[in-house]
Amino acid sequence: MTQSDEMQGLLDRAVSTLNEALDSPELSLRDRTLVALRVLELAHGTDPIEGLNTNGWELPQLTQRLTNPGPESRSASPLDARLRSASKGQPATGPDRPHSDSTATTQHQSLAYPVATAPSAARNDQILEPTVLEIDNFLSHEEHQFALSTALNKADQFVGSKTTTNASDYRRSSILYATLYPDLYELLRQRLIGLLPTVVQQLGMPSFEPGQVEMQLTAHNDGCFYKIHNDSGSPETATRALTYVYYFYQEPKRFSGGELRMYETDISGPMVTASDRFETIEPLNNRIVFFDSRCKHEVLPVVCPSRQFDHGRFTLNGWIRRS
Ligand SMILES: O=C(O)CCC(=O)C(=O)O
Ligand SMILES: [Fe+2]
Repeated sequence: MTQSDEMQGLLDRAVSTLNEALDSPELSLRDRTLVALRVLELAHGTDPIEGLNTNGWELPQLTQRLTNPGPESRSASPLDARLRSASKGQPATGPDRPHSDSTATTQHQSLAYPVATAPSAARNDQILEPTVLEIDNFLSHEEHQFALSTALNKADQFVGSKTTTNASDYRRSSILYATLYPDLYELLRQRLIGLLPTVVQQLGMPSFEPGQVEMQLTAHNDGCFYKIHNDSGSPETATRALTYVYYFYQEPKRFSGGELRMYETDISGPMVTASDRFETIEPLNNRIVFFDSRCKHEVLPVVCPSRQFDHGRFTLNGWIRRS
C-alpha cells in the first residue's frame, strides 16, 4: 500500500465517521451542528478534501459569487451554494405583471463558515426579504436519476394538487405522496436534516428544533402554475418553518417557464401580504432552494409543448416543521 493509498483510506474512514456523527441520534443538535461547521470549515480551507465524494455526497464547496467578485472569489464548484435576495431599493416589477422579468439585481453572498453575522432574511421583524438559499448540483448523478425514475415510473399514481383553502384555479400541478417512495424520502430527509443548521443560519432565521419533514413529488406540465401564496398560513400548516424545493427534469429540457418567484413579505398584520419587490429563481436541474415558509411566493406558468408527462418540471418539495 502506498502512502497516498493509506492517506486516502484514512480520509475515507474519517469521512464516514463524520457522516455517522452528522446522522447520530446520540449527539445533540448542537454537537451535530459543531461537527457540520467544522466539516464546512475544512472544505472551505483545505485542498485535499476538495471534490472528495463521500458516499455520493460531495462536501459543499463554498463559492463566493458577488456581483463584483472580490479577491477571495473562488471558481465554480460541484456543490455551489449561494444566498439570493433582491437588492434593497430596487425598482420593482409587481405581481400585477407576474410574467415579466425582474429588474431587481441580485446580491450573491458568500457562504463563509463559521458565519459570525449571518445575513438576515428579515429586514426587520415584520418584513421578510425575498431571500432563498440556493444550492446547485445538490444530488449525485445516481441520486438524481433515482428521483427521475421514481417520478417517471409512478406517473399513473400522481393525483391533482389542492390548496389548504381548496381555492379553485389557484394551483395546477399533480402530486405523488411520499409514502409511495420511502427510500427516496429517507435519503432526502437525512440530507435536509444534516444541512438544516447551516441553512437556517445562512437565511438568518432563528434556529428551531426540527419536527416532521413533509415531502411531495410534484409534476408541473403544460399550463401548470401556483399563484402567490405562503406555505404556513393556515392552522394546519402554521408549524412549517422552512420550505425546500429540489428541481429535476429530463435533459434535454423540454419545458420553459415555471420560475419560482419570491416576494418581499409583510407579516405585521393579521393578513400576510406580498409587496411588489421580488426575486425570480430559475428551476434549474439538480438545484435545491430553501426559504422561510412564511415568505410569499408563486410558480409562474409552465409551457411544455409536447404535454408529455416525462417532459415536465419535477420537484421534490416540502416543509420542515418545528417540533
Ligand atoms: O415548485 C416550486 O417552485 C414551488 C412549489 C410551492 O410553492 C409549493 O408547493 O408550495
Ligand atoms: Fe409554496
